[in-house]
Amino acid sequence: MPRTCFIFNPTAGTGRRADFLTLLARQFGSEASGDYVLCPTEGPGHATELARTAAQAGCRVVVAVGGDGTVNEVGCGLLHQEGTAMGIVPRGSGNGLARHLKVPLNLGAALRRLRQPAFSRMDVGTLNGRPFFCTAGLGFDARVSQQFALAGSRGLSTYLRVTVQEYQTFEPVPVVVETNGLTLHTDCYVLAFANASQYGNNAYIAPNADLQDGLLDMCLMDALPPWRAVQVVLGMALGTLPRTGGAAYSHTRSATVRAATPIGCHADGDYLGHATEFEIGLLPLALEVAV
Ligand SMILES: Nc1ncnc2c1ncn2[C@@H]1O[C@H](COP(=O)(O)OP(=O)(O)OP(=O)(O)O)[C@@H](O)[C@H]1O
Repeated sequence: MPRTCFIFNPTAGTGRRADFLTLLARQFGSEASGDYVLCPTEGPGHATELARTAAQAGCRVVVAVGGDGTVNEVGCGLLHQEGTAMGIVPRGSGNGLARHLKVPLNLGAALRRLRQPAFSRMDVGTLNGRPFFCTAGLGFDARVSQQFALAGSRGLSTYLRVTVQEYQTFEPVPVVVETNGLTLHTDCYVLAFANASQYGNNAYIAPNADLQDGLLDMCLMDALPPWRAVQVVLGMALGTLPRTGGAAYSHTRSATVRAATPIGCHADGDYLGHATEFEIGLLPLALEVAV
């Protein structure tokens, strides 16, 4: 098995497929050299299977070529596979984890870095047992993920259009949150659990989040009237949200959330469905990364 395996989601992001393949050949030569193997994904979930197979075959670095959805699938396949690290070539729409890890957004530069990467470990969050690497959440951000997946096109402009559209009708849901020995009765407009600092596109939901602190940054917005929505959007763009007063923060290793009515949830921007009970947890330093 070659040292490096590229798992390539051809549908991620808005870029052209040819760009990545040309740059890969420029940086790593031809696949026939045996230095790497290229595995295109054939549909949702396939990247997890490909990553696990590559790790079990002894591959040192498995690279997710795509956005946070591809990173999530590759990361899931690499959990509990000692000796294999995850690399990222950011080719998605938001690229939240890649941006947090300061992976170059230029594909050629990201590939060049992977020739001699630095290795480290990062925490992994779980939502009802499903791993997440960047952020997970309940409420409005999950609604946006759900509608974005149905929008028929990707990219920042589609994301912004869907966000504004869903803002017109979204209603918060009463929830009970148990964490850090406390019970909180509140409304949930957004309840985000951030392992990394941003959703993607430099939208910082938790600018102080640290991938190695053994904690998730929990961010609660109980309501989002228009004046506060402006405050939150600006705070996320500038990385100042914790100081604006638009959201309440705490750190947690685990939390239980019970909702009065079914509420949507997402992991790394992929809508997972609606439920009334949620268990949030953390696997400290469970994944090795190569960046
Ligand atoms: N061959 C394929 N055909 C259709 N969908 C695929 C294929 N391979 C992977 N997928 C799905 O594509 C989805 C979107 O991929 P990804 O999240 O990487 O890109 P993105 O949404 O453009 O980027 P970001 O999450 O950073 O905004 C993933 O959830 C994955 O399951």
